[in-house]
Amino acid sequence: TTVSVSATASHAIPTSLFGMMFEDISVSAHSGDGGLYGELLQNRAFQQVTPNTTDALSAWTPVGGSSITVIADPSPLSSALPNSLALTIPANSAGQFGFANEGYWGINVQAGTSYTASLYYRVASSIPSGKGSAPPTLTIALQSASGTRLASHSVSLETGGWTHVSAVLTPTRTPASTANLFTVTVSGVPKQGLDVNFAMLSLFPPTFKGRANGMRKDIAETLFEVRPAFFRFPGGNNLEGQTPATRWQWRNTVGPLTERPGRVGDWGYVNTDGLGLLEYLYWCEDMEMEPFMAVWDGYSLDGESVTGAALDPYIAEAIEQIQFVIGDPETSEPAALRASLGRKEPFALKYVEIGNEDFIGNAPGTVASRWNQIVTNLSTTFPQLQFMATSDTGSPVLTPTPQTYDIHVYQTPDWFTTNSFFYDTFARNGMTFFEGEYAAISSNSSNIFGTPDQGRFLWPTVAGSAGEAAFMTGFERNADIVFAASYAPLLGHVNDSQWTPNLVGFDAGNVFKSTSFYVQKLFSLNKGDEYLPSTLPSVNGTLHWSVTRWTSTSELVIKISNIDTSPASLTFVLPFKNVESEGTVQLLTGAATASNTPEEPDLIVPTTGKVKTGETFEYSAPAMSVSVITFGAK
Ligand SMILES: O=S(=O)(O)O[C@H]1C[C@H](O)[C@@H](O)[C@@H]1CO
Repeated sequence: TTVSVSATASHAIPTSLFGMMFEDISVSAHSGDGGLYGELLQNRAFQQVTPNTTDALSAWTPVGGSSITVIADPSPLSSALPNSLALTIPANSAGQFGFANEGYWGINVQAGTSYTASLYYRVASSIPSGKGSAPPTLTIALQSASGTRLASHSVSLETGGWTHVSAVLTPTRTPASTANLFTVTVSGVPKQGLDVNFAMLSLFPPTFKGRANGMRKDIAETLFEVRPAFFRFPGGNNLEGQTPATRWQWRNTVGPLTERPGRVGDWGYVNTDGLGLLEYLYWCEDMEMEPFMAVWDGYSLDGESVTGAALDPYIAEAIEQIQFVIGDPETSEPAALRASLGRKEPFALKYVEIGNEDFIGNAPGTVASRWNQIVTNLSTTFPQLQFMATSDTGSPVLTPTPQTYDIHVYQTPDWFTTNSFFYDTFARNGMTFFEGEYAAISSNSSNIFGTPDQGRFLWPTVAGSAGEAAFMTGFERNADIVFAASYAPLLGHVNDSQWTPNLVGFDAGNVFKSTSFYVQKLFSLNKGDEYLPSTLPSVNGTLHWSVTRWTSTSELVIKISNIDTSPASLTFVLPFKNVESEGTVQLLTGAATASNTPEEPDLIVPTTGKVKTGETFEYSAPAMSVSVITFGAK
């Protein structure tokens, strides 16, 4: 295959081209709670659970002969957190009593690392006072699987109302595994027994950039490696609610954690909402990403639409959500709330997404009227913002005409290769596109969303990642209208993700980089800033490429995806006189069905080598591979 490259760029490669989509997804141990969000305790505040049920106690177990129950506290810590864990110690008990939390499939404890433990307690029975009767002792500790105490902090119990305890625990040794426990125990119990209630318990490790209530460092640092340009949040399905009443509501996700009620998310589990709107916005700044923020648009997953006058309060809510992000504290209450939480200056915001997948079910029947009502209102209030539609492109017709559509696709590896020209035929009429969710998720074209034994991938595969790379060369060739793209979903806990594959897997102590993670990283770090047209790949071929250039350094970047089972020879013919004779090639290659897994996390990793380049040079793309060749050419 001979590839002639033009000297004249056809269009810029927008800096926003490669980013990340996020929502709290993957039941049991979630991509947010138990994943990216730093909190190490599961079910830390008994939010949205039914008191006096075993479910309400999930992740909590009694220690010693104690009995523990989640109750609707008669004098709750806050109206947002009505439940507490009641520890009942019977009369004439001796020894230690209490309870433990197992984290999310474990708690990662490292020697020398400082963990911030905190809780609220309320003594619900009398404690004899006077001489000779020392108050009981409350001990917060980290404990290894074998029962060794790794670090602890003790205080004397005080009677009265809710008392806050906070302590820094710094273990001196690293336990053998992550099967550790966070324990709360009471000793020195008076003869007549003792009842103590607990609420809003928390254990935080150091966070990314040291951000309070921030993100787990190892996951965050892994994502930072990609240098994503944007971050889409809070969903995805998890924005929509199963009903309008259970939609994601920004106000419930900001302010003190004791004021956040949490919410039953759209993936079947409770979201603490400790990762809330302000945390998302600080996260975007810490990661140098621009926020792509979604507002609820009147459609929930049960198929219910809210239209007409009934939609107005939700439009008002969306306006306040946006004001919280960019408003002036002097003139807007939500912005004043932001300032009161420590952030006076507005955040940068350009894109607001209207709903999610407004093409599902009967959304198409009402999306035109909802879009018109919402966007007419929002664009009047915020003329500087760009609104992204999530219905099918052009169907139904929306007014005002959307500036941008968010297109999603989950398909087979082959689909991505044969559809690399997906955007080439789109009209150039000023409309731009955000490929907000895409991933090769199954080998079964007749049942993409099936189970693993029906062809669904548990992990990204080399064939899937190379297919995605072919599709991504199409983003670059069409970057005059495709300004942003993100793989989805981003994160999944390896112990149990009901949605697979995910770009990055993790468990309590590890982060796993998939082959698709490496493709996202290769493209994101080697974008170039302008596209050089070249001989077009054959539409249904197995070989796809793109040529971009960094104008500042006159360095060319050639990305090649070869999904053939044999190597493909390409001859590049360049219109430049001063071409370096040697370039660098970053190569990701392996067996088509190979994946990085927890058992073999580094089975397929990119290698960096040298390649002969020149005005004309030949490169042999290995079978089933993604290559990124960079070299100077003036
Ligand atoms: O069940 S799906 O609609 O396929 O869910 C998909 C599409 C939705 O936007 C996102 O939340 C989810 C996985 O990334």
